Amino acid sequence: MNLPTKIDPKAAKAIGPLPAEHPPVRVGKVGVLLVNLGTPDGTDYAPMRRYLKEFLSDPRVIEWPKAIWYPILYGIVLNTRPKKSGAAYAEIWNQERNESPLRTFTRSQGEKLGEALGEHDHVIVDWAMRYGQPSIETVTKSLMERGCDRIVMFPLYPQYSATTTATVNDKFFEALMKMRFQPAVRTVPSYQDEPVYIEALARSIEKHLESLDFEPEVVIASYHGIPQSYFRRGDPYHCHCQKTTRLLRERLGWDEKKLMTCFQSRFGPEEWLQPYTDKTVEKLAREGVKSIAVFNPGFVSDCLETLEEIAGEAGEIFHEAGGKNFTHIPCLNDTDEGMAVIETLVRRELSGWL
Ligand SMILES: C=CC1=C(C)c2cc3[nH]c(cc4nc(cc5[nH]c(cc1n2)c(C)c5CCC(=O)O)C(CCC(=O)O)=C4C)c(C)c3C=C
Ligand SMILES: [Fe+2]
Ligand SMILES: [Fe+2]
Repeated sequence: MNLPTKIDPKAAKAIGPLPAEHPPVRVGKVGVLLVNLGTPDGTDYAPMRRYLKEFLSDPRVIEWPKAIWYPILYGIVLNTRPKKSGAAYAEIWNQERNESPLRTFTRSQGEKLGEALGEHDHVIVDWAMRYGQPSIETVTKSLMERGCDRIVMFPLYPQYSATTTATVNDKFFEALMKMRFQPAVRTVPSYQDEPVYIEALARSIEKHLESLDFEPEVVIASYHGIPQSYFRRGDPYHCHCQKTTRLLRERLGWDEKKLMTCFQSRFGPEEWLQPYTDKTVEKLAREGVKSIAVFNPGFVSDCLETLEEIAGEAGEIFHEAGGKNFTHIPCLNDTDEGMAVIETLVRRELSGWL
């Protein structure tokens, strides 16, 4: 028999003896692949440029015709933005591991999910990034080399957008397109209204607010924006964000004045989904609101956009405009609440494969 040592014994039995010259048969395991957006390998010009080039060349992210976009991308954006974004990443970099917080949290989520599913020794959990390393293709191949002939792929975005969920799916299927022997696959759908997710967010908000010595008059659910034109062309992201906030309001017993929906992280000259978080924070302070809290339900892990743009910049804007108390509520990250969401959805998608 020429079977790899780690093959599932049940699968080995089903296959039966193979001739010595037979190529290795690696089957019997189930892979779970967590995928987040991605992140640069370092904050210097070269890694930043490499990351931004891959990200901003994605036609799912920038829908402008290449003939218009590429001269701007190569002529302006990739000359100026690496330095600016690198400085922002440097402020939040995990120095101990020399990596971004997004990578640290994604790795930890993968490890904790692996432990949670530990009773199933035929399940292998791994993680990858849409842009940068480790790539979806590398990790998918590695799962297959480890015997996975079935893979559940989980794009780590609660609300669906073509700019995030769809491009992760594209990249995953692009990797499969190159394979002779493809695994059976399932992709985890968006979960903007899943009770386990709403409950996890509500508890993390409640816990955080209990730890404060002030009570926010307004709480902002700040989601990453997308251009309005994408919404008009049918991207359901805006509706998904609104639904998450509405369900949270119902769960927390808050009205629309207490819990607002805003959109952050604009890029380029187009109009993006509104109201904008930075403008809202400033307006609230100018109107006399003294205490606010901001959280980021659309981000599975804290990252540049939550730590630097919200915890840092938005806080400064609020204080400069006359606000007194500003607090950023961390993302679910690898907390028990956050892992309960990931584990519940993965177990559901694994049904029949466990
Ligand atoms: C047109 C550009 C962009 C769209 C559309 C977009 C959508 C989008 N992004 C996220 C989540 C994240 N984005 C992050 C960083 C980031 N986003 C853009 C541009 C668009 N995003 C850029 C250029 C960058 C890089 C940083 C910068 O130069 O400003 C991150 C953080 C990654 C990290 O390493 O920390 C996340 C997460 C969502 C959810 C989304 C649409 C729904
Ligand atoms: Fe983004
Ligand atoms: Fe809508």
